[in-house]
Amino acid sequence: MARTVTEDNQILGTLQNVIFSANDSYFKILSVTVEDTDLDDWSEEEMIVTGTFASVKPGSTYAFYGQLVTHPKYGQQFQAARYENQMPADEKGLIAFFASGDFAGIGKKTAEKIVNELGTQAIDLILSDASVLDGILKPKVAKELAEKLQENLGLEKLFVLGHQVGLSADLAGRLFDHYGEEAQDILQNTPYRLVYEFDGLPFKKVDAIARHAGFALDDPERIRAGVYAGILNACYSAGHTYLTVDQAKQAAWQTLQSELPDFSQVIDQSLGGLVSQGRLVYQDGIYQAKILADAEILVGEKLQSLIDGRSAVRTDSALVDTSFVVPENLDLDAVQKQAIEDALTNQVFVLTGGPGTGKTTITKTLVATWESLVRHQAQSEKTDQDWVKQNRVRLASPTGRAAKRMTEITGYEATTIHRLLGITEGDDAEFDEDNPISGGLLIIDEASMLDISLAASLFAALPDNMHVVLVGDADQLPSVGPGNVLYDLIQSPKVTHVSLEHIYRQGKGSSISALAQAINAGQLPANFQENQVDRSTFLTTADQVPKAVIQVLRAAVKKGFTADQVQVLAPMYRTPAGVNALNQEAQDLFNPVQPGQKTLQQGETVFRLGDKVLQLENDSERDIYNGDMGRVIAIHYKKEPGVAADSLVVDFDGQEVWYTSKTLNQLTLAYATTIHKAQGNEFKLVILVLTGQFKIMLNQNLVYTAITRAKESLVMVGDYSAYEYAATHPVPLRQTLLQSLLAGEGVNGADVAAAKPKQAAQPVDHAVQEQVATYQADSKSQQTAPKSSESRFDQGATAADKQVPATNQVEAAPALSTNELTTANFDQALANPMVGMDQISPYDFMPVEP
Ligand SMILES: Nc1ncnc2c1ncn2[C@@H]1O[C@H](COP(=O)(O)OP(=O)(O)OP(=O)(O)O)[C@@H](O)[C@H]1O
Repeated sequence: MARTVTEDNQILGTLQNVIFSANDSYFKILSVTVEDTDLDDWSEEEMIVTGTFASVKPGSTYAFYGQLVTHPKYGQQFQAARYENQMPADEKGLIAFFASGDFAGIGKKTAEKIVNELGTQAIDLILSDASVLDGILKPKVAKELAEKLQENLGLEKLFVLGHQVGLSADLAGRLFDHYGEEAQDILQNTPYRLVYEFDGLPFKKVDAIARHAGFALDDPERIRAGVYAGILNACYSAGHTYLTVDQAKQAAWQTLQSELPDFSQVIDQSLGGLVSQGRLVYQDGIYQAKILADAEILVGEKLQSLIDGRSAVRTDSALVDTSFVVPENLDLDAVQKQAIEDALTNQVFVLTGGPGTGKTTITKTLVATWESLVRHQAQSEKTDQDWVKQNRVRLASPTGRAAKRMTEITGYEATTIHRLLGITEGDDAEFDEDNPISGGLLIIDEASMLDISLAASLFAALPDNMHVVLVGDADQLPSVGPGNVLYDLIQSPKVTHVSLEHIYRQGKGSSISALAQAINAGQLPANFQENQVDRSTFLTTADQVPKAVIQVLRAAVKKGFTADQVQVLAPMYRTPAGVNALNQEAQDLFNPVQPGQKTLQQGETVFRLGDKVLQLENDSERDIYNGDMGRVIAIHYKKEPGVAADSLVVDFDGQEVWYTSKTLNQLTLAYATTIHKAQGNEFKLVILVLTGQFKIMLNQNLVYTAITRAKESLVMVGDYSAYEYAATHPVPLRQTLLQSLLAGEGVNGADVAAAKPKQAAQPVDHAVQEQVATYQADSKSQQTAPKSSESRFDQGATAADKQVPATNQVEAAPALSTNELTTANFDQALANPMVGMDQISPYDFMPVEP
C-alpha cells in the first residue's frame, strides 16, 4: 500500500471526467483519455490519474508527470506528482479556447478580438493584469473572464511555478488558500515577504524561490529577510526572546553564509533597516523580533493589571481561612495551607512542586473552596445566576491530555488553552482583549509548557478582575517556544509563589519521586543502579538498546501491561536507540503483521489496524492536539463501497477522528515518543532510554521530565554516563525580559551575562539553529500550525536529530560493569533462550498488577 511517488513518466491526455474530488484538499481522481505516453507497457485508451489538481476541466488537455502504480483492488493507475495544462499555443487554439462557451459573453468574434489585441500571451497577460482587457471587452465581461481564468488557471500556474522552485503541490495549495490570486505575484516579485508573513516557511525555501525569480545574492530584501529569519530561528532554537548584538550578527551570518566583501557592514545596515521597518526592536544592546517583544510587553503589562485588579468574589484572609474545602478531609500541611490562602488572596499566584507533592490536592481544594465562596456571597448578596456564572472556575492546560486529566480529577470542564481562547487554524483567536473570556478564577495546569506567544494570547483575553493561578513543575523542560514564563514569574518578587517540597506519595511511584528530586539536585542517587520496588536500571550500550527495550516490553506484556499503559521514551527520533527504531520494534511486538491486516502508509510509517498513534499538531477544528494519543480502529480503502479516499480512523479516548492523505502526516506511531511529546502525559510504566548519542539533548530537566511521566514503574535503559551527564547538566539559560519588565526596569534590568541559579549560560547554538531551519523546511506542521510556538512543540528533539555526529558520545561509562546486569550477561541472556529475560532481576520490579 505504499504511496511513494517518484517522478519518472509522462502522460499527455484529455480529461474525460473528474471521478472524485476531495472537499478538504485539492486531491482528485480523474479519468483521462491517453493521447501520448512514455510508458512502455501502456496500450489502453483510458487511464485513471490521481493527484493534487486545481479546477481541471473535462475536455482540456493536460500533461501528467508521475508514476504508474498498481492498486491492490483497482489495478493500474497513474499517480501524478505534478501536471501542466496544455494551453492552446497558437492563435487558432486560443480563439477556440476563449469561445468554448466557458466564458460568459464571449463568442467567436470577441475571442478573435482578444487574441488580435493581446496575441498568444493573452492568458498570461490577463492573469497578471486584467486591465489589459480595458477597451477590448465590456467591463462586466472582462471582469468575469479574468475571474474565471484566475480561478481555473491561477492555482494551476502556482502548482507549476511551485514545482519549478521546489514547493510541494500541497504547500502551493496552501499559499493559494492564504493569498489567493496574489500568491503567484508574491512568488515572482516579493517572495521575501513570506519570511515575515507565512509562518513556518524556512528562509532557505523562500530564498530558493527568490533566487529562481532572479533576486541577487546581495539584494537588500534578501539580506534583510535572512537577518530576520536568522534572529528568529536563533530565538526558537535556544528559547530566547532577545539576542545581544553579537548573537544577532552571528545568527545573521549563519543564515546567509555570505562571502561578499563588506558583509558585516551590510548586516549592520539590514539590522537598521529591519528596526526602521518595525520588524525588529533595538534597545540598549539587544535585538528582539517585534512579535516576541510585543508578546513579552503584553504579558508583563497584563500581569501588572491583574495583580492590581480586584476580583468580584470576596477572598479576604479572614473569610478564606475558615472556608477551605479539602478533598478526602486530608490534613494539609502548613505549606499547602499557605498555598491555598495565597492563591485565594492574591490575584495572580504560582504554585510549583514535583510529583506527589500535592498540586492536584491544592487544585481540587481551590476549585471547591472558590465555588463555596461564590455560593456564599451569592446567597448573602442575593446575586443572580449570571453573577455566579460570571465568576465560575475555568480550567485549562497547554495540552489536551493534561486538560482531560484535570477534568477527571476536579469534575469540572477543563480545555486546552487554544480551545479556551477559540483559536482555530488560520484565524485570529475568538477571545482577546476586546472580547475577554468569562470566569472568576482561572487555573492553568502544566504551566511550564507556556511559551511567551501562547502566554500573550492567553493573558490578552483575561478580564482584569480575574483571579489567575498557574500550577506547574518548575523542574520540567521549559516551553519549546521562546520564553521562560513560569520561571520568570517565580523569580519575580511581584508574583506570589509557593513551592511544595514534601512528597506525599507513598508506595508505587514513591522512589521515582525521590529519584527525580535527586536529579533535580544535580546528581544520581547512590542507589541509582539498585532495583527498587518501582524502578530499575538496565545498563546497555547504545547498540543493545533495541534488544533490551524489547525484552523489557515482553516482560511487561507477560505481566499483563497493555500498549496504552507502557510508554517508551527517548530524547530523539534517529539513531538505533531513537524513537523511530524503537517504534518499529514495539509495533512488531504489540501489533504484529497479520495476514489480511489492513495497513496504510505515510512516508516511512506503515500504520496497522490497532496501532497506538500520536497526533503531532494542534488541529483545533477537529479538537485534537499535539501530544494526544489514540488507537487506529479502522482503515478504509478508496472504492470500497461508500469510501471516497484511503482513510484511517483513530479513537482518541472515545472521540473518533478520520485521517486522509491530507491529514495523515499529522499522525505517527506512539509506542515510543520523544520526551518533549510526552509532556503533560503520564503512564503506568515508562521505559526511558538515554545513551551518549543523545548528548546534545541531555540535561537535568529533560531526564526529570521523562522520569516524572512514570506513575507507577520506571525502567531506565542505556548508558550510565548518559544519565550522569544529564543529572549534572542544568538546562541552558534562556534570555528573556519578562522579569525585568515586571520589575518596571525594561531592558535595562536584564542581566544578559548572569547565569540564573538553576540554569547554565549558553551561547546561541548555531548548529542547532541551522538544523531548526532544515527541520522547518521538512515539517508540514511548521507550515500549518497557529503562530503559537506550541506548534514547534518537538522542535528541539527534531532539530537535534539531524546532528548526531559520533563525537557526541559521552565518555565510556566506567560504571557499566558495576551493575549486576553487565553487557556481557545481557548478551548471554539474549543468546541463550534458556536464560529468559524474565529470570533476570531487573524485571522482577514488576510484581505490579496492571
Ligand atoms: N497533606 C497531605 N496529607 C496526606 N496525603 C496527602 C497530602 N497532600 C497530598 N497527599 C496525597 O499525596 C498524593 C499525591 O498528591 P497529589 O496527587 O495532589 O500530588 P501532585 O503534586 O498533583 O502529584 P502529580 O503531579 O504526580 O499528580 C495523593 O494521594 C494525595 O492524596
